[in-house]
Amino acid sequence: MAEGDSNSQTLSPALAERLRISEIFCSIQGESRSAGWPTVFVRLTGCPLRCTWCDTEYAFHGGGWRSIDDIVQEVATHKTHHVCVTGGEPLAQKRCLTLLQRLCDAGHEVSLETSGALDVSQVDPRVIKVVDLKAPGSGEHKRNRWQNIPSLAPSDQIKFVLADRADYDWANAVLTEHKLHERCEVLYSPVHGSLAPRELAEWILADHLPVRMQMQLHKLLWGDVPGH
Ligand SMILES: C[S@@+](CC[C@H](N)C(=O)[O-])C[C@H]1O[C@@H](n2cnc3c(N)ncnc32)[C@H](O)[C@@H]1O
Ligand SMILES: Nc1nc2[nH]cc(C(=O)O)c2c(=O)[nH]1
Ligand code: SF4
Ligand SMILES: [Mg+2]
Repeated sequence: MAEGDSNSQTLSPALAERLRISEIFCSIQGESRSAGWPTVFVRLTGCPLRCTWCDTEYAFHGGGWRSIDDIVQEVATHKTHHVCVTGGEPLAQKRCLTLLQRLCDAGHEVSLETSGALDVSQVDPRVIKVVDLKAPGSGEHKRNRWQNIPSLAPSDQIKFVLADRADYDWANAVLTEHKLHERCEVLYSPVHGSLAPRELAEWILADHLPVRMQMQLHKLLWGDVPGH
Protein backbone atom coordinates (compact mmCIF):
# COMPACT_ATOMS: atom_id res chain seq x y z
CA MET A 1 0.00 0.00 0.00
CA ALA A 2 1.33 3.44 -0.87
CA GLU A 3 2.42 5.51 2.10
CA GLY A 4 -0.39 7.83 3.21
CA ASP A 5 -3.12 5.89 1.35
CA SER A 6 -3.81 3.57 4.28
CA ASN A 7 -6.57 3.92 6.85
CA SER A 8 -5.46 6.65 9.26
CA GLN A 9 -6.72 4.61 12.25
CA THR A 10 -3.90 2.14 11.65
CA LEU A 11 -1.21 4.82 11.55
CA SER A 12 0.68 6.47 14.38
CA PRO A 13 -0.54 10.05 15.06
CA ALA A 14 2.55 11.53 13.36
CA LEU A 15 1.94 9.59 10.13
CA ALA A 16 -1.81 10.29 10.17
CA GLU A 17 -0.97 14.01 10.04
CA ARG A 18 0.56 13.82 6.59
CA LEU A 19 -0.26 15.93 3.57
CA ARG A 20 0.69 15.46 -0.06
CA ILE A 21 2.92 18.40 -0.93
CA SER A 22 3.92 19.49 -4.43
CA GLU A 23 6.50 22.10 -3.36
CA ILE A 24 7.62 24.47 -0.61
CA PHE A 25 9.49 27.56 -1.78
CA CYS A 26 10.23 31.14 -0.83
CA SER A 27 9.34 33.96 -3.23
CA ILE A 28 7.80 37.42 -3.40
CA GLN A 29 4.04 37.14 -2.88
CA GLY A 30 2.67 37.94 -6.34
CA GLU A 31 -1.06 37.98 -5.69
CA SER A 32 -3.70 39.36 -3.33
CA ARG A 33 -3.45 42.19 -0.81
CA SER A 34 -0.18 40.70 0.49
CA ALA A 35 1.60 41.16 -2.88
CA GLY A 36 5.22 42.19 -2.43
CA TRP A 37 5.94 40.45 0.89
CA PRO A 38 8.67 37.81 1.05
CA THR A 39 6.55 34.71 1.59
CA VAL A 40 6.92 30.95 1.94
CA PHE A 41 4.52 29.01 -0.28
CA VAL A 42 3.27 25.57 0.69
CA ARG A 43 1.67 24.03 -2.42
CA LEU A 44 -0.56 21.03 -1.81
CA THR A 45 -0.93 18.37 -4.51
CA GLY A 46 -4.24 17.69 -6.26
CA CYS A 47 -7.27 19.65 -7.46
CA PRO A 48 -10.80 18.53 -8.36
CA LEU A 49 -11.18 21.43 -10.83
CA ARG A 50 -9.64 21.94 -14.27
CA CYS A 51 -9.68 25.68 -15.01
CA THR A 52 -8.87 26.11 -18.71
CA TRP A 53 -6.12 28.66 -17.95
CA CYS A 54 -4.63 27.06 -14.82
CA ASP A 55 -0.94 27.92 -14.46
CA THR A 56 -0.24 25.16 -11.92
CA GLU A 57 -1.22 21.94 -13.69
CA TYR A 58 2.02 20.37 -12.48
CA ALA A 59 0.48 20.30 -8.97
CA PHE A 60 -2.46 18.10 -10.03
CA HIS A 61 -0.34 14.97 -9.41
CA GLY A 62 2.91 13.89 -7.80
CA GLY A 63 4.67 15.52 -4.90
CA GLY A 64 5.43 13.69 -1.67
CA TRP A 65 3.79 12.87 1.67
CA ARG A 66 5.10 15.13 4.45
CA SER A 67 4.16 15.30 8.11
CA ILE A 68 2.71 18.58 9.40
CA ASP A 69 5.62 18.84 11.88
CA ASP A 70 8.06 18.53 9.00
CA ILE A 71 6.25 21.16 6.90
CA VAL A 72 6.10 23.66 9.78
CA GLN A 73 9.83 23.10 10.44
CA GLU A 74 10.77 23.64 6.78
CA VAL A 75 8.68 26.80 6.62
CA ALA A 76 10.56 28.14 9.69
CA THR A 77 13.94 27.71 7.94
CA HIS A 78 12.96 30.42 5.43
CA LYS A 79 12.59 33.03 8.21
CA THR A 80 9.54 34.81 6.76
CA HIS A 81 6.55 36.11 8.66
CA HIS A 82 4.21 35.48 5.72
CA VAL A 83 3.12 32.00 4.62
CA CYS A 84 0.75 31.20 1.75
CA VAL A 85 -0.96 27.82 1.55
CA THR A 86 -2.02 27.03 -2.01
CA GLY A 87 -2.18 24.25 -4.55
CA GLY A 88 -3.71 22.57 -6.48
CA GLU A 89 -6.72 22.98 -4.27
CA PRO A 90 -5.45 23.00 -0.67
CA LEU A 91 -8.85 22.34 0.93
CA ALA A 92 -9.19 19.10 -1.05
CA GLN A 93 -6.97 17.53 1.65
CA LYS A 94 -8.87 17.65 4.96
CA ARG A 95 -5.67 17.88 7.02
CA CYS A 96 -4.98 21.24 5.41
CA LEU A 97 -7.17 22.68 8.20
CA THR A 98 -4.71 21.40 10.82
CA LEU A 99 -1.73 22.70 8.84
CA LEU A 100 -3.30 26.17 8.72
CA GLN A 101 -3.88 26.13 12.48
CA ARG A 102 -0.34 24.98 13.18
CA LEU A 103 1.18 27.70 10.98
CA CYS A 104 -0.88 30.34 12.81
CA ASP A 105 0.17 28.88 16.18
CA ALA A 106 3.80 29.22 15.05
CA GLY A 107 3.21 32.99 14.74
CA HIS A 108 3.00 33.35 10.96
CA GLU A 109 0.59 35.52 9.02
CA VAL A 110 -1.09 32.83 6.97
CA SER A 111 -3.07 33.26 3.76
CA LEU A 112 -4.99 30.56 1.92
CA GLU A 113 -5.54 30.59 -1.86
CA THR A 114 -8.64 28.56 -2.64
CA SER A 115 -10.85 27.91 -5.66
CA GLY A 116 -14.10 28.71 -3.86
CA ALA A 117 -15.48 25.27 -4.76
CA LEU A 118 -15.06 23.77 -1.27
CA ASP A 119 -16.36 24.71 2.18
CA VAL A 120 -14.23 27.43 3.82
CA SER A 121 -16.26 27.70 7.06
CA GLN A 122 -13.92 25.47 9.09
CA VAL A 123 -10.75 27.42 8.25
CA ASP A 124 -9.05 28.93 11.32
CA PRO A 125 -10.32 32.54 11.65
CA ARG A 126 -6.72 33.80 11.93
CA VAL A 127 -6.13 32.77 8.30
CA ILE A 128 -6.67 35.32 5.51
CA LYS A 129 -8.85 33.55 2.95
CA VAL A 130 -8.40 34.52 -0.70
CA VAL A 131 -11.39 32.93 -2.39
CA ASP A 132 -11.79 32.79 -6.17
CA LEU A 133 -15.17 33.03 -7.82
CA LYS A 134 -14.57 31.17 -11.07
CA ALA A 135 -15.87 33.02 -14.14
CA PRO A 136 -17.32 31.22 -17.18
CA GLY A 137 -14.03 31.46 -19.12
CA SER A 138 -12.47 29.09 -16.59
CA GLY A 139 -14.95 26.38 -17.57
CA GLU A 140 -15.53 25.77 -13.84
CA HIS A 141 -18.10 28.45 -12.90
CA LYS A 142 -20.70 25.81 -12.02
CA ARG A 143 -18.42 24.73 -9.14
CA ASN A 144 -18.66 28.06 -7.27
CA ARG A 145 -19.89 27.39 -3.72
CA TRP A 146 -22.02 30.46 -3.13
CA GLN A 147 -22.62 29.41 0.52
CA ASN A 148 -18.99 30.40 1.17
CA ILE A 149 -19.77 34.11 0.89
CA PRO A 150 -21.30 34.50 4.39
CA SER A 151 -18.16 32.85 5.86
CA LEU A 152 -15.93 35.67 4.62
CA ALA A 153 -14.64 38.30 7.07
CA PRO A 154 -13.54 41.87 6.21
CA SER A 155 -9.89 40.70 6.26
CA ASP A 156 -10.59 38.07 3.55
CA GLN A 157 -10.61 38.69 -0.20
CA ILE A 158 -12.71 37.56 -3.15
CA LYS A 159 -10.86 37.19 -6.44
CA PHE A 160 -12.14 37.11 -10.03
CA VAL A 161 -9.62 35.94 -12.61
CA LEU A 162 -10.94 37.18 -15.93
CA ALA A 163 -10.19 35.85 -19.42
CA ASP A 164 -12.20 38.32 -21.52
CA ARG A 165 -14.94 40.96 -21.60
CA ALA A 166 -17.67 38.34 -21.11
CA ASP A 167 -16.00 37.26 -17.84
CA TYR A 168 -15.72 40.92 -16.78
CA ASP A 169 -19.44 41.54 -17.40
CA TRP A 170 -20.28 38.35 -15.49
CA ALA A 171 -18.11 39.42 -12.52
CA ASN A 172 -19.79 42.84 -12.42
CA ALA A 173 -23.23 41.23 -12.29
CA VAL A 174 -22.13 38.96 -9.40
CA LEU A 175 -20.49 41.89 -7.60
CA THR A 176 -23.73 43.89 -7.74
CA GLU A 177 -26.07 41.01 -6.93
CA HIS A 178 -24.13 39.87 -3.82
CA LYS A 179 -22.82 43.35 -2.80
CA LEU A 180 -19.44 41.64 -2.48
CA HIS A 181 -17.46 44.87 -1.96
CA GLU A 182 -19.46 45.51 1.23
CA ARG A 183 -18.20 42.22 2.69
CA CYS A 184 -14.46 42.34 1.89
CA GLU A 185 -11.94 43.50 -0.70
CA VAL A 186 -12.70 42.33 -4.22
CA LEU A 187 -9.82 41.67 -6.60
CA TYR A 188 -10.04 41.65 -10.40
CA SER A 189 -7.09 39.99 -12.10
CA PRO A 190 -6.48 39.30 -15.81
CA VAL A 191 -5.77 35.74 -16.93
CA HIS A 192 -2.06 35.93 -17.68
CA GLY A 193 -1.43 36.04 -21.43
CA SER A 194 -5.14 36.15 -22.24
CA LEU A 195 -6.64 39.52 -21.20
CA ALA A 196 -4.42 42.61 -21.60
CA PRO A 197 -3.97 44.13 -18.11
CA ARG A 198 -4.33 47.68 -19.45
CA GLU A 199 -7.68 46.81 -21.01
CA LEU A 200 -8.96 45.50 -17.67
CA ALA A 201 -7.64 48.64 -15.90
CA GLU A 202 -9.49 50.89 -18.36
CA TRP A 203 -12.76 49.00 -17.94
CA ILE A 204 -12.50 49.25 -14.12
CA LEU A 205 -11.87 53.00 -14.30
CA ALA A 206 -14.61 53.63 -16.87
CA ASP A 207 -17.14 51.78 -14.72
CA HIS A 208 -15.97 53.34 -11.40
CA LEU A 209 -15.83 49.90 -9.82
CA PRO A 210 -15.10 49.46 -6.08
CA VAL A 211 -12.57 46.71 -6.82
CA ARG A 212 -8.83 46.35 -6.57
CA MET A 213 -6.96 45.44 -9.74
CA GLN A 214 -4.11 42.99 -9.39
CA MET A 215 -1.56 41.37 -11.65
CA GLN A 216 0.66 38.42 -10.88
CA LEU A 217 3.80 40.26 -9.75
CA HIS A 218 5.95 37.09 -9.77
CA LYS A 219 5.31 36.64 -13.50
CA LEU A 220 6.55 40.19 -14.18
CA LEU A 221 9.66 39.34 -12.16
CA TRP A 222 10.42 35.78 -13.27
CA GLY A 223 8.03 34.76 -16.06
CA ASP A 224 5.72 31.77 -15.88
CA VAL A 225 8.05 29.26 -14.23
CA PRO A 226 7.38 26.88 -11.31
CA GLY A 227 9.07 27.54 -7.98
CA HIS A 228 8.43 31.30 -8.06
C1 LIG B 1 -3.05 28.07 -8.95
S1 LIG B 1 -4.41 28.58 -7.96
C2 LIG B 1 -4.27 27.51 -6.54
C3 LIG B 1 -5.31 27.76 -5.49
C4 LIG B 1 -6.75 27.39 -5.86
N1 LIG B 1 -6.85 26.17 -6.56
C5 LIG B 1 -7.41 28.51 -6.64
O1 LIG B 1 -7.77 28.32 -7.80
O2 LIG B 1 -7.53 29.59 -6.05
C6 LIG B 1 -3.84 30.15 -7.25
C7 LIG B 1 -4.35 31.40 -7.94
O3 LIG B 1 -3.76 31.48 -9.22
C8 LIG B 1 -4.72 31.98 -10.11
N2 LIG B 1 -4.33 31.63 -11.48
C9 LIG B 1 -4.11 30.40 -11.98
N3 LIG B 1 -3.79 30.43 -13.27
C10 LIG B 1 -3.80 31.75 -13.62
C11 LIG B 1 -3.53 32.46 -14.82
N4 LIG B 1 -3.21 31.81 -15.96
N5 LIG B 1 -3.61 33.81 -14.80
C12 LIG B 1 -3.95 34.47 -13.66
N6 LIG B 1 -4.21 33.86 -12.50
C13 LIG B 1 -4.14 32.51 -12.46
C14 LIG B 1 -5.98 31.28 -9.66
O4 LIG B 1 -7.16 31.88 -10.17
C15 LIG B 1 -5.87 31.42 -8.17
O5 LIG B 1 -6.39 32.66 -7.74
N1 LIG C 1 5.15 34.38 -6.19
C1 LIG C 1 3.98 33.75 -6.17
N2 LIG C 1 2.93 34.32 -5.55
C2 LIG C 1 1.78 33.61 -5.52
N3 LIG C 1 0.62 33.95 -4.90
C3 LIG C 1 -0.27 32.96 -5.06
C4 LIG C 1 0.34 31.94 -5.78
C5 LIG C 1 -0.34 30.65 -6.05
O1 LIG C 1 0.08 29.88 -6.92
O2 LIG C 1 -1.35 30.39 -5.38
C6 LIG C 1 1.63 32.35 -6.08
C7 LIG C 1 2.74 31.77 -6.78
O3 LIG C 1 2.68 30.70 -7.38
N4 LIG C 1 3.89 32.52 -6.76
S1 SF4 D 1 -8.93 25.51 -9.01
FE1 SF4 D 1 -6.90 26.48 -8.87
S2 SF4 D 1 -5.39 24.78 -9.06
FE2 SF4 D 1 -7.42 23.97 -9.63
S3 SF4 D 1 -7.45 24.12 -11.85
FE3 SF4 D 1 -8.39 26.02 -11.07
S4 SF4 D 1 -6.69 27.51 -10.87
FE4 SF4 D 1 -5.78 25.47 -11.11
MG1 LIG E 1 0.85 30.49 -8.80
